[in-house]
Amino acid sequence: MNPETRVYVAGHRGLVGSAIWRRLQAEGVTQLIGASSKELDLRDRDATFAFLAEHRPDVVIDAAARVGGILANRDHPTEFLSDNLRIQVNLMDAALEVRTPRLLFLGSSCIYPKYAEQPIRESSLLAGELEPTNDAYAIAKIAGIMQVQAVRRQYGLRWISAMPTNLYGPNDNFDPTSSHVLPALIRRFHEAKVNAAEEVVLWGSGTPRREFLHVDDLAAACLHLLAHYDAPEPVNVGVGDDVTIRALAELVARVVGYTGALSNDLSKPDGTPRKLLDVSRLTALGWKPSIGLEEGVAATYAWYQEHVS
Ligand SMILES: NC(=O)C1=CN([C@@H]2O[C@H](COP(=O)(O)OP(=O)(O)OC[C@H]3O[C@@H](n4cnc5c(N)ncnc54)[C@H](OP(=O)(O)O)[C@@H]3O)[C@@H](O)[C@H]2O)C=CC1
Ligand SMILES: C[C@H]1O[C@H](OP(=O)(O)OP(=O)(O)OC[C@H]2O[C@@H](n3cnc4c(=O)[nH]c(N)nc43)[C@H](O)[C@@H]2O)[C@@H](O)[C@@H](O)C1=O
Repeated sequence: MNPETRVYVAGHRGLVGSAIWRRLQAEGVTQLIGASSKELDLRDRDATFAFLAEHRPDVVIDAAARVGGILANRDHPTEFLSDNLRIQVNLMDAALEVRTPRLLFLGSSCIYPKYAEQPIRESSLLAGELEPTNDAYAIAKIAGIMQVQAVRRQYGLRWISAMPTNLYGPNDNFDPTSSHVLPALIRRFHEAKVNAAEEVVLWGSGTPRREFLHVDDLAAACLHLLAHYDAPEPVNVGVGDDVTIRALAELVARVVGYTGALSNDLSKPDGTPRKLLDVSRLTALGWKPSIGLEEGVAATYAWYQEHVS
């Protein structure tokens, strides 16, 4: 990207937005634009229009959203639907108003049907029923993909969408109830080690399979797409490989140094049985991830120890 390109990273303090911000800085982009949700609540339509009119970015990256793990999604569908629709509609309407030439919308692998054929191709979108624990969030994200496609068709702007798999890394949410599985397990195993607990409890059966991508790899993929991709279809972003939640837990325990027992809380939901993305579209564009799961978990645990625990 040209160093003078004006890039607005919406959600630049979050897991994804902060990684994209670091990557843009590392690539020498100097005209970075960001605002916290306190400074600019993207649910506020007038404020969002005023912000875009003032800053007139060349590129908008939408990493702002209400985000959470399986329980947060299951228990707060109203907010996951309403907040995410408002955030993305206001942001994209305001970007359209100032004719932002390039925009990247971030969705999620949960947009695909619960029982989609594995690995999941982009063409599986809307081919079956959604997973009920995150259907409200998924519908908001599907609407975002459609808005990108509508703007491309009607106004000819070069907007695109990316669908990342489950992510982890620095600046993740490590809250025990609202977080995703990987940060939740880092925290739970760390606390169990410190307190010499005999057992750590996993939510659900441990049999669901998930794919995990380090957020620094995601950031690199996003900038690669902005440089090399210009079509209406979303692009999956993943590693092309998955693990069971039980195997993930064993890996995290090993990295953290916890040697006690593991048990399962079957009252908690499993969610989608498997969610492995087909990444051939991204691979064909010349990008692949570089951070292995064990290496990424070790780096994230080091970050957790320094910044959170
Ligand atoms: N985490 C994951 O595993 C995955 C994430 N994604 C997608 O990546 C994107 C970013 O997610 P992630 O970084 O994990 O989430 P985070 O919760 O870490 O960050 C979300 C960001 O959005 C901002 N935000 C939330 N609400 C508002 C609002 N009303 N107005 C302005 N800003 C707001 C927050 O700002 P502030 O900090 O200032 O409050 C925060 O910086 C989302 O679209 C998500 O769907 C996709 C797949 C997997
Ligand atoms: C990114 C993605 O994230 C969510 O979907 P999910 O993939 O189901 O995410 P999750 O990380 O919360 O759980 C993965 C699996 O792990 C199990 N699990 C075990 N123990 C813990 C645990 O302690 N915490 C959590 N959260 N899960 C646990 C859990 O029971 C499940 O089987 C949606 O928000 C969706 O909208 C979305 O986009």
